[in-house]
Amino acid sequence: MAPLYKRYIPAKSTTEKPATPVKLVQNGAPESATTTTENKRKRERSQEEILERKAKKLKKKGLDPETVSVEKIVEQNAIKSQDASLPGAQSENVEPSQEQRLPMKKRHKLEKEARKARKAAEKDKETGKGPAEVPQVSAAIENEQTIDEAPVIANGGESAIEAGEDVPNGAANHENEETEVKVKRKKRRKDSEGAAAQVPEEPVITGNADVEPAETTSIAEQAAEEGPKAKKRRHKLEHVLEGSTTEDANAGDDEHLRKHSSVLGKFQKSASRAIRHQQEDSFEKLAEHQVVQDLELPPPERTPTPEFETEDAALPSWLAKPTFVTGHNKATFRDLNIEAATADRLWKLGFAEALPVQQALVPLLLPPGISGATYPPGTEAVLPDVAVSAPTGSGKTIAYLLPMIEALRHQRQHGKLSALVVVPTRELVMQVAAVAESLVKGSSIKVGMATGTGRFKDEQDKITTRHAEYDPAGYKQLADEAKSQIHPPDEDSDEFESFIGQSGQEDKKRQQWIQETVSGLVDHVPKYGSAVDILVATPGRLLEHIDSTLGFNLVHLQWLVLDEADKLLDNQNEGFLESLNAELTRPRNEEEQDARERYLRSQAMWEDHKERRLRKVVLSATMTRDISKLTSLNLRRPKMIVVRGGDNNGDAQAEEGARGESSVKESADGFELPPTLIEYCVPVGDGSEKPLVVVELLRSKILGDSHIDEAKQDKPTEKDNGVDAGSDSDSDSDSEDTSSLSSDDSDSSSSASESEDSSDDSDSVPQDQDVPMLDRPLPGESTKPTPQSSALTPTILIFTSSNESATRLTHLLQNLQPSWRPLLTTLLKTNAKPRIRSKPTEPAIVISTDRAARGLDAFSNRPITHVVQYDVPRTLTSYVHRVGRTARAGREGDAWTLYTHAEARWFVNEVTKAKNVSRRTPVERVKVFMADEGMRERYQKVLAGMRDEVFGSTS
Ligand SMILES: Nc1ncnc2c1ncn2[C@@H]1O[C@H](COP(=O)(O)OP(=O)(O)OP(=O)(O)O)[C@@H](O)[C@H]1O
Repeated sequence: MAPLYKRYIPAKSTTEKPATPVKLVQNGAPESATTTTENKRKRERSQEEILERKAKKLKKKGLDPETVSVEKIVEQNAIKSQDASLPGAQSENVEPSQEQRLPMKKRHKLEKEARKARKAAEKDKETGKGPAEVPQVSAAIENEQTIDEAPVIANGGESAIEAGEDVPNGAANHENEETEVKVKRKKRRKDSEGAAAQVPEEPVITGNADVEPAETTSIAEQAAEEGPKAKKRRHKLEHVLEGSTTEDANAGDDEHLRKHSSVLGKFQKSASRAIRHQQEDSFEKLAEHQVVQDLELPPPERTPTPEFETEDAALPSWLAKPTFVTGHNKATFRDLNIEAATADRLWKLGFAEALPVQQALVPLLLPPGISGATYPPGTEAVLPDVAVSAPTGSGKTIAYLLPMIEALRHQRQHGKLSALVVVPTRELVMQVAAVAESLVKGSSIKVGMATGTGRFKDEQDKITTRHAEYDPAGYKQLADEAKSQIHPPDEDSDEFESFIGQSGQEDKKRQQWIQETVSGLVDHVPKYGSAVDILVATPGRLLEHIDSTLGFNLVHLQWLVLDEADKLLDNQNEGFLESLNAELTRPRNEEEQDARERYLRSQAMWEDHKERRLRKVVLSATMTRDISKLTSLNLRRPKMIVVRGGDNNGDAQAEEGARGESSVKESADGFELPPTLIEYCVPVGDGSEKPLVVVELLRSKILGDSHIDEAKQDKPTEKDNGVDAGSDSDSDSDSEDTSSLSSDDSDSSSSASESEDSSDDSDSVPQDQDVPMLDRPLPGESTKPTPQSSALTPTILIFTSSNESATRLTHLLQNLQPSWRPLLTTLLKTNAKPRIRSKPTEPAIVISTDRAARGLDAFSNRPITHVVQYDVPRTLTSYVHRVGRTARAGREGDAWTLYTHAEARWFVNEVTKAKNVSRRTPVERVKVFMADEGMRERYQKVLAGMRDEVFGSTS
């Protein structure tokens, strides 16, 4: 039996969907094949035809098609109002009724009542007592509805079962409704064109069997407003509903409910079973598909591994795209347009030509307004900080010192530290300070050093000044502070709290100042200043001065240079940058402000970021592009300059080019070795006879027999055999170094500045003075520095891996080759400074650790001609710096590396064949044998002596 009311389930799209033929449900009878065929046929009919047919049908039934349409619109609107998301929910002709806005709860209630009414009607029909209207309504429905083949969906099925009906689809019902509305619209259009239509006597509830009760109510009320016929029809319907409801309530329809719930349960079970089967099927299909793929299909084409994205992508543009500078163009300092006097000074020092790094950096760093500067006056605020990567021995020191000194020559801040150069080792401090002193000659600029070798107090006195100023008020304040520290205020007093607060954050320097004030002249306050304009320091000693040297501060700094920056930024110097930055950026206290600053501050016109312009320059031969490290430097508008040798186009480069590999010159990550460097490597087996190999190497390949004064060769003695193993050059050099250090240090910061006119001072420096000096020809002697020829007296630097290894090798060489004793120098951490022991005409052999690997240019004015790596370096970077101690500034130089079997693989892969190293010639492998059996015997004796020394004599 067909239900009276069914619920609409709106289709997804109601507006754009073409009119779909409506499914006719024949009183719950299953859809037949004939119906389906008829359906199809109906779908093929044009809308006009359908409309006409429907109008005719209605007329036959005596119904008014217009009324029917209006009712349908009302129904449709009621449905649409349920789903706000559906477009076109507004009715065209009919205002939404109250019922359309009924809350859901009420709708459900009504729906329930309708269901009951329907059941009662069914019951009545079975018993033959059914009201006459029901079949009439059903007939009307039958006449109006068409059949749809829409597939069954769970919702529709469910609602059909709930309603006790075998209705295939709720969604289809909605489509029926939609079609009806469309038919109605078209019909109305047709009517308005003048087509006459007879009004049927009875309104007909159209739509399918899924009409909701709520909508039914709405229809009834709406119909009452529409006209008497519709009203009549509604009354009948309401009567049916009321009657059914009452009867239903009386009947107590428990059995039906039980029956329906069991049907629903079955349906749910079968639905879930169907879903499960569907899933299993799809899994099986998927598995089958995979198996088939595995078995039958050829393996999928290998997707090419994406190109490894270089870190450039993550770098800021200044690092990713550095400025490359090549050494193709020769230029003199005069060509750089720097002041003539400066060019002359450089020429006198032997530097006529500006090296590539100097050509690039000097104009860039010269302050605006000075001749030769890249930036014009007024651009002070936008001057860039600079990071430089340039090969070893390329002249970086002068490249940064010259512009700095030129700037100070033009504008010097008296009594303030203007420039700070930080380098990793004390040897380098001395070397850089020596170059700076040679450049400041003729000016009052003062250069100081902070190395940590001498007494701290002495160093403090050298780099700061102190004088007492009459200042009773200041004196009283400081004296009061001192008093409160000695006699703290009463716990109950107001001052006690502030006293406690202050004592928690005691400023070491202030305490010292208070002490010096109260121990000095009454009503006088000590004032401090900087004794130097340029300070060259190691990071450790610098921090000590920041912490505890009165008058030492960095708040007036205009230049900050970090030479060997990658070394300074590595983990060993952790905390250095933080402390440095903190001091650089801290606000100046009143004592540190000058009159101008105080005035501008009082007028609120002081702009710290403009007034305190500090230029930072960071350099290295192996400059890091580690952005995290560079970020900590707080560089402003930074520029990266990468200097590559112009004529470094040797075989290795050509080979590299032929292989299609990118040249190191185009990469900021690669390293470049000096073009005049020749590299050799020497295999030493398992390393047990390494000392013998090094002796043979020095004798046959480097020194040659001619350098050894046979007459001086000591006969082996008991001591030489190891009995006096402790008396090595280390202890000797220690004592000598200490004496030479004090005299040198005292001179270092003042000599140049004191003798402003003595431009020839450099020539009077004795050859054996142990301050590292630049090679300087006499003025006028040559227009450019004489390159170090291979015929020069050999100065050999031997690298070992540790102090222990250096000491041991020194001892072995002294005993294996006693004639070399005067030539040997051991450079250890404990040594104050490198001082070679041999005479200028004699070869020099310096045995050192990696502390000599960075920056060292010469020993006692003697350029290093040979580097021997007795122990292999730990890293490629270390290799680059070690071998870079020779072949500097266009001089020739040889580097020899000894390696054992165990080290061979690393050395060959990471050093000799390293792709990121640019070298003029490939590394040459040389075999060195110790043929002298007598030497081997001696070696065994020396070793035995050393063993006895350690473990006690066994004989
Ligand atoms: N314009 C120049 N003409 C000739 N020689 C120069 C010139 N400038 C510097 N030199 C010399 O070049 C040598 C190397 O200079 P410097 O020590 O500055 O090299 P560097 O680039 O700092 O090397 P490293 O990276 O190893 O520290 C020094 O002996 C120096 O005297």
